[in-house]
Amino acid sequence: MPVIEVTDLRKSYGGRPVVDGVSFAVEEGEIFGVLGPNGAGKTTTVECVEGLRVPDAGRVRVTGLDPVADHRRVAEVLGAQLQQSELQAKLTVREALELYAAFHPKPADWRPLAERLGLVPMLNTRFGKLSGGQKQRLFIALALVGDPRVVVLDELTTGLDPRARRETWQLIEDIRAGGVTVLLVTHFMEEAQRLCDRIAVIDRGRVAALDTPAGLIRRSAGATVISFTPSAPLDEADLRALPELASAEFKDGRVTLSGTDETVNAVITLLARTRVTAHQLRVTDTTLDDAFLDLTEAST
Ligand SMILES: Nc1ncnc2c1ncn2[C@@H]1O[C@H](COP(=O)(O)OP(=O)(O)OP(=O)(O)O)[C@@H](O)[C@H]1O
Repeated sequence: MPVIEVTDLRKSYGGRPVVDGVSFAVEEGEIFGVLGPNGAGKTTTVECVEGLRVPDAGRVRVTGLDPVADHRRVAEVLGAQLQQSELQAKLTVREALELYAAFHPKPADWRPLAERLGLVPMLNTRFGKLSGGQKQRLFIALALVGDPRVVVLDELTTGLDPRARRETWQLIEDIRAGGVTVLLVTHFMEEAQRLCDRIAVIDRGRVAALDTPAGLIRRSAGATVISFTPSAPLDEADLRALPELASAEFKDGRVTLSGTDETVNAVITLLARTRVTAHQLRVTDTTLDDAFLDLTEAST
């Protein structure tokens, strides 16, 4: 049974649909990404999963439970990351951990958690005095203090410097290694590509694509591009006959071909066979960024 199931979820604000038939299922032990442009409906979707918003239509289940009707039981299995504004600046790290542990019937021991997250040196520091990275580590600890089966992390690394962001990625991987399923909302392609097993790309309230990061890249047009200036003219017919060729352009003595790895390998074989040297050879891959732009419409 999937840990999270969302089926045909719909939610409108003031008659405007912001979540318009979203469906996905998150399997146990996955890091599942929800990616999309600003205003796509990502937060509204995960807030329905957390039971913080009531869907207009559709079905949401967390470990088989309804987050609205069974809110209390869902809170026992689901850890949600707080938003910055939800924690008082004067609360110390220790007080926050004790307070949140007390909310749960079977909390994890917060001490090893604090140790794992590097919070021990700042247990007596007030929340308002923590750095961005330290705050995020505390939010992760608070999301885990109820010993959940699944955590929802929404824009966790926004505003962090590259080092703190990488440290946070490592923590997310550690969470999963500890057996907790992760639902991750993010704007960062690199983050999604590095961490997520599968990604739902949400655009204008709908799932535009749902696949592995590599699968999303493969779907995108012109996956791999190879370009070079041949030392001697190549037979255009030979080039056009290359396997899996998506496009070919010949301009100012330069050849630009797009296709797959197979196309690239065949070009290399062709060059070797015809004893032609490729000058200024460049091979570029489509990135998740390109796939994202392909999959989501530019807002007008
Ligand atoms: N309580 C609300 N009342 C009215 N409109 C809302 C409310 N909450 C969100 N919206 C609107 O719904 C749309 C979707 O918002 P949502 O926060 O779900 O998107 P998002 O994909 O998480 O965006 P972002 O990446 O910018 O956080 C936005 O246009 C937002 O302004």
